[in-house]
Amino acid sequence: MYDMATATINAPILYVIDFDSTFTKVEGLDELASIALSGQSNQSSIVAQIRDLTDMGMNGEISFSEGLRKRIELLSANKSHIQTLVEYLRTQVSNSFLRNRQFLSEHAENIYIVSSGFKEFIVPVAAELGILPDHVLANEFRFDQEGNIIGIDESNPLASDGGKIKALQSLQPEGEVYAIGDGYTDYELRQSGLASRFYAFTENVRREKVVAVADYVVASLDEFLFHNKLDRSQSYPTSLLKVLLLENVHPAAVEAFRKDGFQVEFLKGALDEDELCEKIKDVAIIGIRSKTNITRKVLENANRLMAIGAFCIGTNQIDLDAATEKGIPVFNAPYSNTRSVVELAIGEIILLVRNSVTKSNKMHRGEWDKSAIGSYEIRGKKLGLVGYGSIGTQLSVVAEAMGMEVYFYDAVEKLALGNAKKVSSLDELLKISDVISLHVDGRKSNAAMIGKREFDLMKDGVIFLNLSRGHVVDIPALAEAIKSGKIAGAGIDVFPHEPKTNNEPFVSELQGLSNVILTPHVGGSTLEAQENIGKFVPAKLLEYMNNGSTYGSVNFPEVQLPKLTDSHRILHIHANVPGVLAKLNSIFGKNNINITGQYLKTNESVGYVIVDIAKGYDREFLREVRAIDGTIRFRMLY
Ligand SMILES: NC(=O)c1ccc[n+]([C@@H]2O[C@H](COP(=O)([O-])OP(=O)(O)OC[C@H]3O[C@@H](n4cnc5c(N)ncnc54)[C@H](O)[C@@H]3O)[C@@H](O)[C@H]2O)c1
Ligand SMILES: O=C(O)[C@H](O)COP(=O)(O)O
Repeated sequence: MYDMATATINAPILYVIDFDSTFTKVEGLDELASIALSGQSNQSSIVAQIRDLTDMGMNGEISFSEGLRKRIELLSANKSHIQTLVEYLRTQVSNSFLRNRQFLSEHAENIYIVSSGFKEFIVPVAAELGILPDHVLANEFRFDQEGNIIGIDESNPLASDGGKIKALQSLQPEGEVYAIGDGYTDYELRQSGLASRFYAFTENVRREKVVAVADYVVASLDEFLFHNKLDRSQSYPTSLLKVLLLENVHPAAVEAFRKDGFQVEFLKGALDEDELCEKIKDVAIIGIRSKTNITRKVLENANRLMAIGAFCIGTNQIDLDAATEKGIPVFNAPYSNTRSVVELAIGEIILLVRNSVTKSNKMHRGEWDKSAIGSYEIRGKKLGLVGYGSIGTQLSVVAEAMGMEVYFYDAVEKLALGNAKKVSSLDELLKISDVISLHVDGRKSNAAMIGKREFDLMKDGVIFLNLSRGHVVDIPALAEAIKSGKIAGAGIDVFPHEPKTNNEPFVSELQGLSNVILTPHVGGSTLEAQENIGKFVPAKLLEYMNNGSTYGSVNFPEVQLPKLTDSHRILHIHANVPGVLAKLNSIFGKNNINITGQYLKTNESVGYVIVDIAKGYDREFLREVRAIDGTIRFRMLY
C-alpha cells in the first residue's frame, strides 16, 4: 500500500491519467481497426472481437499483454490509418478534458499520460491540450517497410503485464501520485502502492469492477479537480448535478446536458404529483412538457432544484409563484412550435369547412356520399381568433393569405396585423365568426371560458377549434353543441384530462361525434418544433447555470449577463425587501472585495443581484453574504 511516510514532503503531486476512454471518449485501437477495415466485409466482426478483448483487458478479465497481442494480430492497419485515427481522436477528446485545457497546460509539468495505447496516436492528440510529449508513457508500434503495423516494441515496459506500474516506477515519483482512469490497469497503480489514490473515471464508460475498487469515482475531470480543490472550468461540477427530463423531450436536449457533463435521466412519460415529489428530491434541473404539473407540493420536495425548463410554450402547469419564492427561474420555448400549431389549425379549418371528416368517415364505412351539401371554401369566411398572441397573430396572417377575413379578440390591447380587425368583446367575436379558433393561454381564470352561454352566442353551423388548453372549454357543453348541430365541425387537440403516457387510454364525450377531428395534443408535435425546442430550452437553462443569465425566464427578473472572464460571479437571489444591495455592498467594502461588475433586477417578489468580483479574495466573507436577511439562494460561478 502507498506509504505517506516515503513521499517527500512538498514534492508536487503527480497526476497520472489514462488515455483511452478517459482522456478521449473512445478506445484508440478499436477505432484504428474500424478505420483500417473500413469497407471490408469482415469489418464489424473483427472490430467486435477487438472491442471484446479491450473490454476484458480493462475489466482485468484477461492478462493485458495477451489481449494486446491478440488485438494487434487482428488489426491490419498501417501508418496512413494512424493519421486518420489522430484526426478522429481530436474530435473525441472527453468534454471535461476539453473544458479544462487550462489546468492541463498550466500543470503540464506534473501531468503524465500512462497508457497501454500507442504514442503514435496519443502524443499528437494530447499535445493539443498541453500535455508534454515526453510525459506520454505508452507503447509504440513496429512497422514493416511499407508502413504496415506488424507488432509492438517489446522492449517497452508497457508491452507486458504490469506495464503501467513499471512505467510509473521509471519516473521515480517523489511526491504523491493520483491515478485517474477507467480501467483495472489504472487501479493497479494504486494496488501496487505507487499511487496514493485511484480515481475511477466514469465520464465515458463505467466499469463496475473498476468502480468497486476505486478510492473515489469521478464522472468528469471537473469533479476530480473539485475534489482536490484545484482550478477548474466549473465552480461546481455539473457531473454532480442531475437533470430529469420527462415527457419524451427531443434527444437534442439530452445531448446538450450530457455534453456539459450533467447526469441526465430521461423518461418518456409524465409523472404524477406523488411520483414527482419523490423523484425530484435530488434533481437540479427538471425539463417537462404540458402534462407534468409542478405544484407547490412538488417544489417543497425540490430542495436541490435550481431551474425548470418547460419544453413547450404553456407554463400554466407550473406553480410559477411557488417557483419564484424558492428562487427557481422557469424557462420555456415561446416560439419554437408556433408555426406547427398554425399549420394544424389551417389544415383543420379547411377539412372541417369542407365537411371532409364526415365524408372520410363514411368512406371508411363503405358509404359513397358525393355531394356539395355542407361543403364550403374558406375563402371569404370570417375567422374569429380568441387570443391574439404569437399563435393567434401568425394564424391571422396565414389565414388572411388564404382569403379568410380575420377578426380577433384579446384580453390586452394588441396591434392588428394585415387587414385583421379587432373586436371589443368576446361576445361580439363569437356572434360574427364562421370559424372560431382559441389561442389563449392556460391561466386559471381561463377555465371554462367557453361554455354553453358562449356556444349559444355563436352562429349556427360554426366551426370551432381549440388547440390552446383543454380546461378552457366546457367539454359537456361542447359535445351538446355539436350534437345539436349548432357546431358543424370541431377540431380539438387539447383536453381537460390527457393521458400521461401513450399506454393509457383516452376517454372523452367527444368521441364518435360527426365532423370532429380529435388529435392527441400534437399541435406542437412536429419533428421540426421538437428539435428546435430541444435545443432552445437547454441553451436557456445552461446559460443560467453557467453564466447566471435569466433572459427569457417567465417568472424571474430578466438579466442578460456578459460572459464571465477573469472574475468570480456571485448570484444572490433574495426576497424583494429594501436594503439588500446596500447590505451586500457593505460586506464587500468591509472585506476589501474588488467589484468588477454589478447588476440588479427585481420583480414583485424577488430580487436578483449579480456581482462580479476580482479573484484572490478571502472566502470568509461568503458566510456573511449567505446570512443576509431574506436570502433565498446564493451561488458562485467561476
Ligand atoms: N396544442 C398545442 O400543442 C399547443 C402548442 C403551443 C401552444 N399551445 C397553447 O397555446 C397557447 C397560446 O400560445 P401563444 O404562443 O399564442 O401564447 P401567447 O401568450 O403569445 O398568446 C396568448 C394570448 O391570449 C391572450 N389571452 C389570454 N387570456 C385571454 C382571454 N381570456 N381572452 C382573450 N385573450 C386572452 C393573451 O393576452 C395573449 O395575447 C399557449 O399558452 C399554450 O397553452 C398549444
Ligand atoms: O404549450 C405548448 O407548447 C403545447 O401545449 C405543446 O405541449 P406539449 O409539448 O406537451 O405537446
